[in-house]
Amino acid sequence: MSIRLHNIGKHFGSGRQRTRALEPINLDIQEGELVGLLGPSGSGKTTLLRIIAGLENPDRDGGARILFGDRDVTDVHVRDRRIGFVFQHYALFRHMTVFDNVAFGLTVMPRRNRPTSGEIRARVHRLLEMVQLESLAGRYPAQLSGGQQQRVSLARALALRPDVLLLDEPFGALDAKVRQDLRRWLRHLHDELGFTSLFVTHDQEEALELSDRVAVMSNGRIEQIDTPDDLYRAPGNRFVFEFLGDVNHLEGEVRGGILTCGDARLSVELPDGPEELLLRPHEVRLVEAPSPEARLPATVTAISPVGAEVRVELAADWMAAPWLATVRHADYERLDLRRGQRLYVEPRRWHRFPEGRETRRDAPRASLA
Ligand SMILES: Nc1ncnc2c1ncn2[C@@H]1O[C@H](COP(=O)(O)OP(=O)(O)OP(=O)(O)O)[C@@H](O)[C@H]1O
Repeated sequence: MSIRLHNIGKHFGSGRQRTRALEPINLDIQEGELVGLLGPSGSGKTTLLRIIAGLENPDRDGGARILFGDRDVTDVHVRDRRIGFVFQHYALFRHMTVFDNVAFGLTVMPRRNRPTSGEIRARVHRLLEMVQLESLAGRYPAQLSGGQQQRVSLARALALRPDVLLLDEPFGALDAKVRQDLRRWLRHLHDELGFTSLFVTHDQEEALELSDRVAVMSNGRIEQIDTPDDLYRAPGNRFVFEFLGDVNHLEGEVRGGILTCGDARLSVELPDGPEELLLRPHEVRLVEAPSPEARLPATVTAISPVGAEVRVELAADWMAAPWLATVRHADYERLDLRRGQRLYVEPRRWHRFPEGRETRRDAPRASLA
């Protein structure tokens, strides 16, 4: 079931208390797509999700329309939108077993639509099998871990075979490892059952790992919607670039193809004038000696060798804030990195956003000499 949003704006309050939560938003989600709504706190993610669910009304003056496939659901009650909902805080019925929680929505259906009790039992068992909780069907929510409870919520939301599944920070309250597992679950279930999903998160990694497309929101606007790959490689503006990961800043003055900032110098093919370059931690190399193109001295202030790469924090007078470099373990050993060590940073690539437009360059070619 595709979702089409047309001019969905939202104000809360009235008079002087009136605040805008969403600028009019247009968004098309394809059938079977899994889309992440990503943005900082207060950017409007939850409001947008609640409007799609029918738990909140959009502003009426902008011709707001919500379509599920060909069905206009703008004025359809939440109960009749055929939506599955999963919230951060597992809203399970505490006095019901896992089985009864998952079966609940089916058992309260109007008699004419309700499956037989045999069909309900079969469907619930199949769902519990899918979320691997069959052996816990007789337990009560209090006897489950947070991750297990959230899997029950997922199974319960899917029991009514919704056309659309909406998830609001579904894994927000869980620890890192359980979140990882549940992400795989959700992706797997989504692909197997083929529903259309929209989920809210403020976690960049989660959005990029799980989504077919990510909509990055700020101040009630969608700044950019793209595949994770395109978002990361070709951010549409500075906000998106900075929100999607760690960023190092190099601010200085360009004269005759050389950017100078304190005692740091970098050869650049840019016109004279003030300039700010942005670099991801993996876009810099650490070297023992300066090159003709780059002389950016720095001191190692912290090293974290945990994970696939080593994270190295760097300080220098020319930096407005400490830099972060990620280096391979092999380079970490070769350079024999230690705290207090002095070395040089060599940009391999950088980004700039003049007037909010993104441009990207590979490492400079021209010589400083
Ligand atoms: N019921 C409400 N009444 C008044 N203002 C509201 C209401 N709900 C949300 N807002 C405001 O609307 C804006 C968007 O809020 P929303 O909860 O959608 O953001 P969010 O991106 O989901 O944030 P978070 O990640 O913190 O949940 C915020 O400025 C918020 O204060």
